Amino acid sequence: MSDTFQSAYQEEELRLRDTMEEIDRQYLRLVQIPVYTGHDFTEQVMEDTRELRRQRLKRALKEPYFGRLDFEEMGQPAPSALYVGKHGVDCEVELGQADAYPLVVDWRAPIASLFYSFSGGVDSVTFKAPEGAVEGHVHLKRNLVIRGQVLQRVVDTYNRSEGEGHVTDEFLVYRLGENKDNRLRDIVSTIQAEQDRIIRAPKNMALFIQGVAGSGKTTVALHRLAFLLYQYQEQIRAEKMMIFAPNRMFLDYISDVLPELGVGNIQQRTFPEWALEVTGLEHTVQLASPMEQIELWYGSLNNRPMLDNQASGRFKGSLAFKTYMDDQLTRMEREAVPVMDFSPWDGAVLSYDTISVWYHEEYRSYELAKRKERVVARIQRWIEMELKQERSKEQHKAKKKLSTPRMKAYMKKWAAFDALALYKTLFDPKRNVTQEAQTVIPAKLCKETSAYLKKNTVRNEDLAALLYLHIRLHGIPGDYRYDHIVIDEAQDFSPLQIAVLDGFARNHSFTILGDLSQGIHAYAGIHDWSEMRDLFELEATDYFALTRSYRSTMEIIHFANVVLERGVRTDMLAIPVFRSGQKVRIVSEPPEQQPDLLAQALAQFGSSGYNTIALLTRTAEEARALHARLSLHCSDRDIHLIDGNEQQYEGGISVLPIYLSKGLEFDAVLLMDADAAHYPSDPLDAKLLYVGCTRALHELWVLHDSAQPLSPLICTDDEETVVHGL
Ligand SMILES: Nc1ncnc2c1ncn2[C@@H]1O[C@H](COP(=O)(O)OP(=O)(O)OP(=O)(O)O)[C@@H](O)[C@H]1O
Repeated sequence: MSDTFQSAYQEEELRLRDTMEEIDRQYLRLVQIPVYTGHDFTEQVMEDTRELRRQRLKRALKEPYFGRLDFEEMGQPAPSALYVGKHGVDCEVELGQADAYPLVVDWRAPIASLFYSFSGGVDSVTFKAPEGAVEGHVHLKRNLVIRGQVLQRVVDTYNRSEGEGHVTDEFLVYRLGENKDNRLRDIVSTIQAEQDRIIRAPKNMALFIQGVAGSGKTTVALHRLAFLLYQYQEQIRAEKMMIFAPNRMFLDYISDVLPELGVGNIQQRTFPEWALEVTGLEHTVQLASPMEQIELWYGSLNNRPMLDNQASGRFKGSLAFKTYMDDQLTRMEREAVPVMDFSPWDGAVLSYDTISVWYHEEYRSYELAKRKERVVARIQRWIEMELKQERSKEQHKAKKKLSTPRMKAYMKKWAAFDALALYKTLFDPKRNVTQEAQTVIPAKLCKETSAYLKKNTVRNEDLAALLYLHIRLHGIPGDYRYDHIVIDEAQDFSPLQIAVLDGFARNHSFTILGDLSQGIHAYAGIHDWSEMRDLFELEATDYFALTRSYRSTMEIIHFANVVLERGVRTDMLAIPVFRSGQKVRIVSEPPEQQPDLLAQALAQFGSSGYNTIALLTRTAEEARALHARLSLHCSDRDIHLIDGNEQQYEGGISVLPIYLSKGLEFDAVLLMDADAAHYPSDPLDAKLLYVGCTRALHELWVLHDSAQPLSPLICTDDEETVVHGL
């Protein structure tokens, strides 16, 4: 241990002790105040504030801060040391003394942005404070690891006095080298400058993030939510924020990050379950299993449909389909009022023209179904008025009795304004829209969808359109307006989905993130971000590209990049952080030796201390078969099968098809059946293989049957990257 290091360590230990004492003192003072349970509103608000502080201080006690930045503001005589933590803590001062000063600066505070954005190589730096830009010099950037109140590590990544030009990646590489458990974690101590820019971007716009695999998109989006809640605390609420993620298991996987950042109550859903709830269709229709589509596109290579704009998911998610629905809604609106006068009894007539004026002019600002409700209520009122003029009790009674069935019969002539019914007519060959529909909707798709709808079954690809029709007919209930919406794996969303969701997001406030190279559902998703970005005014949107990958070692990233280059021919390749590890191992074995080989691999990974290991197959069927074989052969191990209906991600050893591994990561990955039959040189297969390879943090083994040729997507001859055999 060098003297400099020792003195830095001692200095930080002292500082830590003082900070802990202060936090402890504040915490004890707060817990001694009895909890208010009465009905006085002001007291309740004060109690809520105290409770929030109690919780923050309790969390801060475990790990008060993780970084130190020595900043010398222009005009000040000397630098001051700022300690950056997950929760800001002020040093309390006695009444009448100077203002409270920050003991720990919240990582989201403007000045803390310097801790992340400063990369060295410049003399002066600036950060945006509420009062305006503040300029100064950074003298020191120091990372500190504190666990269980004990200082474990001190790493200076920049020290001006030692003449170091740039901030080093040393601490980042140390953090990335750690093994993972079954949960995504916060990254507050090592947020990178390009990620920080996204986290702190303004709220009122649709922010698009294209990021290579492992570039931290999901993590960054979650940190952005925490930032927005801090920055715009007067304007937004956690329970009015929404995260859309691909499945329940993924939501479980990311579920620790927000609580770690002190944020709770943000809504987290999958789009299908949410859309069914909003449309009220959850008990009316059945949702077809997404496996049907996956099977269609990945089951047998010979039967794969053409991936063009006529593919059913692409078509139903297109703006052309939206325009078609708009035309049908306009027609419906035009024909909504039955062409007839209404007469509740002989002698009383409400003319078609009058009802038309109510519907088409007076109530035109309402959605179609609401207009109808208003018109009906007004007709009822008109009947009441007419009845009031009848003096004879008997006549009054007789007229009233007559009016009920006549009103009923009249209302039957009105359109039903039901999203599902309308949607069915769009695809029904017997309905009057057919002629038009035939020119717009591909015939095969029409027939196929109609067959599903007859069984009251909808597919994921139908939901955006159903939701669109529903809100055009009924509007958006207030409960479903969000202050901000995050969409993860957005490359699998369609332009129509985003167009519909825009109605639910106040001020177009979105964070939309994904990776086109991982677009394994490109049969329903986008092929270019412009398909979504063009929905917004230029000034209401921004675009960021993340190209550095933090998850995997250099060897794994170089290996995965070749898969993309060969199969997708993209220039969006990942740049690794300089973290070298084991070479990617390519193992070819006859099938009968596979169980022994896998047992050996699992034992080896176990002795390397890996917590999470995945065996990735191409299909769910293969995952089930492999799981059965392996469970027999390695009966002493707990091996989880993931095949699509899981609510939770358990960690440990998992067997799963690649498409379900999206978004997850594992210390080591065994990629099964990497032969040419499973992964030919087609963009969809290349994307699938790419997703599989990039799930690995530290080690990747690629296995294939020795009787089969290896996939042409796989790099075999780069000695820096791959090694053959065991
Ligand atoms: N700045 C960082 N510091 C430390 N770790 C980071 C950083 N950025 C990302 N990571 C880590 O990299 C891994 C990948 O992050 P994440 O899952 O958010 O990436 P992603 O872009 O959503 O990945 P993918 O698209 O491949 O699913 C995680 O383990 C995350 O903790």
